[in-house]
Amino acid sequence: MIPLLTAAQISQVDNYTIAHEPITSIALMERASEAFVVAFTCDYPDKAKNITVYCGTGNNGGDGLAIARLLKNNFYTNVSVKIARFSQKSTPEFEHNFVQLKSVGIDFFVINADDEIPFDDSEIIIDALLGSGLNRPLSGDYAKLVEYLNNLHTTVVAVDVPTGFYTDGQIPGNLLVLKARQVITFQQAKINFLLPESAPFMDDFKVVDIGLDKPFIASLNSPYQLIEESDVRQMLKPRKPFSHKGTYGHALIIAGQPQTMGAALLCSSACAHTGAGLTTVCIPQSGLVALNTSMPEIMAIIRNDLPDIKWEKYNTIAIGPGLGTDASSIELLRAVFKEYKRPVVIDADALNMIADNKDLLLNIPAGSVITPHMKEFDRLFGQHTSWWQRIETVISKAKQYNICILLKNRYTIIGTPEGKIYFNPTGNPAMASGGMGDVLTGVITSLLAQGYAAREACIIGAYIHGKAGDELSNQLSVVLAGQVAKHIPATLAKMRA
Ligand SMILES: NC(=O)C1=CN([C@@H]2O[C@H](COP(=O)(O)OP(=O)(O)OC[C@H]3O[C@@H](n4cnc5c(N)ncnc54)[C@H](OP(=O)(O)O)[C@@H]3O)[C@@H](O)[C@H]2O)[C@H](O)CC1
Ligand SMILES: [K+]
Repeated sequence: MIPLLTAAQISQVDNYTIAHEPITSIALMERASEAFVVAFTCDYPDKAKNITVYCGTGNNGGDGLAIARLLKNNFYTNVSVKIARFSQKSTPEFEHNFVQLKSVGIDFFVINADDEIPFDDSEIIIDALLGSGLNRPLSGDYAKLVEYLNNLHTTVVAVDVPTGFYTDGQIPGNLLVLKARQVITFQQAKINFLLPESAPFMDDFKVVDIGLDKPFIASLNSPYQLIEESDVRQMLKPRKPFSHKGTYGHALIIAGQPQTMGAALLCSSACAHTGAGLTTVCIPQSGLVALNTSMPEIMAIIRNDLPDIKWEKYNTIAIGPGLGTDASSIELLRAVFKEYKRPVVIDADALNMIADNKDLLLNIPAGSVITPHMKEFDRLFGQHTSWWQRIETVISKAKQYNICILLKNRYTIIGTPEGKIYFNPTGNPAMASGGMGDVLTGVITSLLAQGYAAREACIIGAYIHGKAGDELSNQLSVVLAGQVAKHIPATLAKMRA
């Protein structure tokens, strides 16, 4: 896991590293700037391009000055610097690098407060105006400059953070940010890069290691963690010799209506493909032929008004995909909560029914998983005006109901009753199509049936679901849910190798 820190914590780690490595802050700035330049050179190899580095007078600006110098040393022949001296304040690291810049003879131009903004015809802009030190929205001269630069539509590469962007906490509406084509960020992704509000301000970000003290970072015990492949590999249990279908659990999936049978089929297919020993799906009679034709491995219980289910047979139950919200579905959901005391997976229409009958929240068995998308989440827990707010709700509700909440997103957010938030990095836009959530529910259900706890089932499930989609998208520009379900065994084989 990569612990994700707030700007205040990053500055704490910065100071700790300087004191304990030990390294001077100027040398740390040099190391950060070198790391930036290595990444930049890789993505922008044309050394004749006209590049302007815009620098503030804090440490982000100090980085910018060092980067300009290092680019020149790397034979970028057309680099110049514009310094926004909008305040009298500057850091010693900035001033040190200003002296260094002058000594290597790079063209620079100082823009003072209230000055007219100088004409810019550069092909690449490096944004080193403000970084993680931002503490208020842009206004005045900064706002004027950023608006001018945004209107140029030049390729912008931001140093650490796009100027004006909040790295953590609630992002104010109508925020003015210098829009970056790419952000080359230091040490770790900033938490807000993982939230949809970052999308208008950056196409992409890349993390470069600047050697901050990792044990100290770990000691801060951040609640926010980014999942890595190695975590999932460690969590995955091997399929043992002499094991049999009974070893890997029996999952029951209650899903589907005549018009939404696909949800039931996709969910149960994903469950079987993720390795549950047995999968039974509880569907209306009209789905039986489709099920037996497409997946003879899966057993069926015909769903009458209230089917006769031997609850104790199942290691877990999933309820919701394509289920509808009519009276008999609510009755069935209530029956699950009454009869079944082990962890379950609750998705789609089951979430909508709970949203309409909030008393049911208290009946969810401890250790269960709910898998809402944003709209389902807001229906359950009230309207939110930002994703940061949603994260706070995930933390409090996961604790309150003793469940894991998996909130679907580009970086799916998993909250646990212990107050941790895990971000899943896998998945891609080729997967943005119907049925994908049903498949994820099937994957997580399968993992619960196999004996994984809710936290592990969510982490492994979200990761391999996205990774299967990533692998398929290497060849395909659109990936369908059924393809992801069928590809899970190949992804699991790679992960277990
Ligand atoms: N650990 C690391 O990752 C390292 C990061 N480095 C770089 O340092 C910056 C952070 O530098 P810092 O000096 O803390 O802050 P900034 O350069 O971002 O900002 C400077 C000052 O600007 C003022 N400020 C804040 N918001 C605004 C605003 N909206 N408008 C105008 N001015 C603003 C604020 O000062 P005030 O006194 O005016 O409040 C800031 O202090 C980080 O992003 C990295 O690029 C190191 O180089 C290496 C290690
Ligand atoms: K910046």
